[in-house]
Amino acid sequence: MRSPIMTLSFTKMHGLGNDFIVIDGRQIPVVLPDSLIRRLCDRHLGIGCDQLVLLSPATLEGADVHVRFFNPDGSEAGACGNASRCVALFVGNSPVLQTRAGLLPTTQKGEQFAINMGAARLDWQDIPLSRPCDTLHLPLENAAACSMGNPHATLFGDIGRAETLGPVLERDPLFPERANIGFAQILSPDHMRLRVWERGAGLTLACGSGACAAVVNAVRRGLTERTCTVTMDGGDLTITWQEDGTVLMTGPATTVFHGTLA
Ligand SMILES: N[C@@H](CCC[C@H](N)C(=O)O)C(=O)O
Repeated sequence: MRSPIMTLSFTKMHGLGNDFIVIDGRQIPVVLPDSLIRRLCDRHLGIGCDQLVLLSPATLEGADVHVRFFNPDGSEAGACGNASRCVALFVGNSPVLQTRAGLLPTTQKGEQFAINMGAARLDWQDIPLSRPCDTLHLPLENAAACSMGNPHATLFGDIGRAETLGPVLERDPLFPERANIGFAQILSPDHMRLRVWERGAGLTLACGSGACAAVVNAVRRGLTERTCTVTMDGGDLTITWQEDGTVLMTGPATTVFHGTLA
């Protein structure tokens, strides 16, 4: 007897070129083993993406959809800013997202989506950054770190070192959970250039949570104002570190195509 044919529908989306496979498990539960996540994310053997996003019914009051983010290496991320805007577009009606980083309210303003990414955690990694970095054997003097629900270190200065330093620092013993490593250049008090080596994904065209962390880290070092345009290889995000401690991220989201895996 032939086994039943299993199909899996997905939508390919991107936010400033940070690309995602979105799988909607709100009606029919979807279970994805690590090995399948790695294969779907693979650009040669699967569909290819920077993160796979799995939706399921919300379980908390006040939330509209439960969202999980997986990196191509199979690891799960607590937050993903660019994917959060894509989920807001996919679900519609300015949903509240239930994520590991908390409940994230979304707002649509024309073609732009604003996500309140929650409070930046400033206690994260302040002390270790002042001691020599194990792999580079020198302190990360021009660096600061914070958590946006996922770990981010930002190095201010040369953005050309992302490809070489990113993979080394991602796995430096300074960061027991590994970290996303941002390379930022301050252009003016309200404008910075940023490239991000993402944990579990590598260099991407844009990183939403990385842009939020870079602005928080820059403000703490007196480098920018609290509202700042962040220009990444894939385009611009507007980030505001609000007085209540939460970070507002505004930018576009794009649907590329719908597909079915047999
Ligand atoms: N692309 C993301 C961040 C993805 C998560 C990251 N790789 C991690 O493991 O923390 C964004 O837009 O925020």
